[in-house]
Amino acid sequence: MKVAIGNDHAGLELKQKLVTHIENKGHTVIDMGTGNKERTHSAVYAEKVTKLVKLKRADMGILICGTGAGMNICANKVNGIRAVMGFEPYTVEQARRHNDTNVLTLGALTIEPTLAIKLVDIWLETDFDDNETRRYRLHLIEEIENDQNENSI
Ligand SMILES: O=C(CO)[C@H](O)[C@H](O)[C@H](O)COP(=O)(O)O
Repeated sequence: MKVAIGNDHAGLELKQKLVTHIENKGHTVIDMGTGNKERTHSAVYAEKVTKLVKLKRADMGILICGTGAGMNICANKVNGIRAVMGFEPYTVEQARRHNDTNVLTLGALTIEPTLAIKLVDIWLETDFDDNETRRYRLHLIEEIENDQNENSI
């Protein structure tokens, strides 16, 4: 699997740990930065990673900032991106099974690296529960993205 990863300054150390771990699992990592501790902005890296996922040049994306919230807000602005904020195992598992999330956002200041690694493993290893109901729900999200449903209010 090709995994694109990005982070702001707060997420650098956790990103480095995750890159090593994900590569050791046999995946290819596309590291979109940042590669240093100079203060930067989550939106810059959220845009780079989500673009790779959207263009199918990466299968999945992982974004790390202080809380995971800034990255999550940015990622979910992009059409075709469904991002989950990872803070406990059940949520990230269901967010793959039920919502076919293609981006995971993590908070380097809010969870321990061991939990982050566990969440990444669960998220990468869980498949979408592909059936008519789940696909219909993804279709409803696309309608919101494209503002297609005039009967919704
Ligand atoms: O982007 C964020 C929140 O929306 C991140 O959590 C930042 O990493 C966090 O706000 C820290 O940023 P700062 O510039 O070091 O204050």
